[in-house]
Amino acid sequence: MSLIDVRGLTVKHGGQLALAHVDMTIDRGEIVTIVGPNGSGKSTLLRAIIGAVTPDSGKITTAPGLRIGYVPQKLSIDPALPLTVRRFLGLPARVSRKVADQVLAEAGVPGIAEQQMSSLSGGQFQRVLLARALHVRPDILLLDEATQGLDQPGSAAFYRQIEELRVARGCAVLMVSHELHVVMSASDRVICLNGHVCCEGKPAHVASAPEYRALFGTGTGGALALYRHEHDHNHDHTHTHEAACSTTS
Ligand SMILES: Nc1ncnc2c1ncn2[C@@H]1O[C@H](COP(=O)(O)OP(=O)(O)OP(=O)(O)O)[C@@H](O)[C@H]1O
Repeated sequence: MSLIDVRGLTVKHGGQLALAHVDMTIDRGEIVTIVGPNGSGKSTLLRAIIGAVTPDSGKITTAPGLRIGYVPQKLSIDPALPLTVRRFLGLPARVSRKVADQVLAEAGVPGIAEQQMSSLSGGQFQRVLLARALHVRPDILLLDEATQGLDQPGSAAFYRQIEELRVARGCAVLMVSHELHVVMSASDRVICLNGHVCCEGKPAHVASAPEYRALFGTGTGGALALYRHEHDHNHDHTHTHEAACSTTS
């Protein structure tokens, strides 16, 4: 049985369609990456999976007793609020000193438990969020652009940590990433989303798909194409993102 099985997921925000008829699965131990332009519904999909967004239609089935560790895109903490890393890890449910120290070490930031959250670098902060996701002993980690704001070496180091954790813990990983080198090197599968699933499969398969090439282009200019998401295929449903797909075709 898949860890997560999403069938026909449709989500509207205030009447606006964010996701239309999305199907996807994730199996034990897999690393699956979701790519897509801004506003294409990536966060909405992750939030629907954790139950923070209610589907308008469709179904999300999870394996019995599935434990999800969620690392959000961003989290704002008032810098004036005195809050140590250890206390933050204990919100909302208390965590033992031993477990807190262990998950911080696993997330690559040992020994920072007594530091103030406001004193952390961007990379340390994201690793504390990762540590917080780890203490539920997740079967799957959901990472929503977890390296946003980190420099290239910082984000490469973060993803190496994820890879190590996947091996050490045997957990699956579902992540949203704009970093193409990560997507193509570290993923078992890639899902290209633009309100609907444009294409999906193993990185090599997706890389040769017309939808992917339209999205990423070829060579180093490809990353820019992410924001000019073109398509040479048709869809049989109307969707607000459709215009963005076809205007530059
Ligand atoms: N709480 C909300 N209320 C109203 N509209 C929302 C809400 N959350 C998301 N949306 C809208 O739904 C669409 C999809 O947003 P979502 O954040 O899922 O996209 P995304 O692919 O994660 O974008 P980004 O890459 O910019 O993070 C966007 O048009 C967004 O404005």
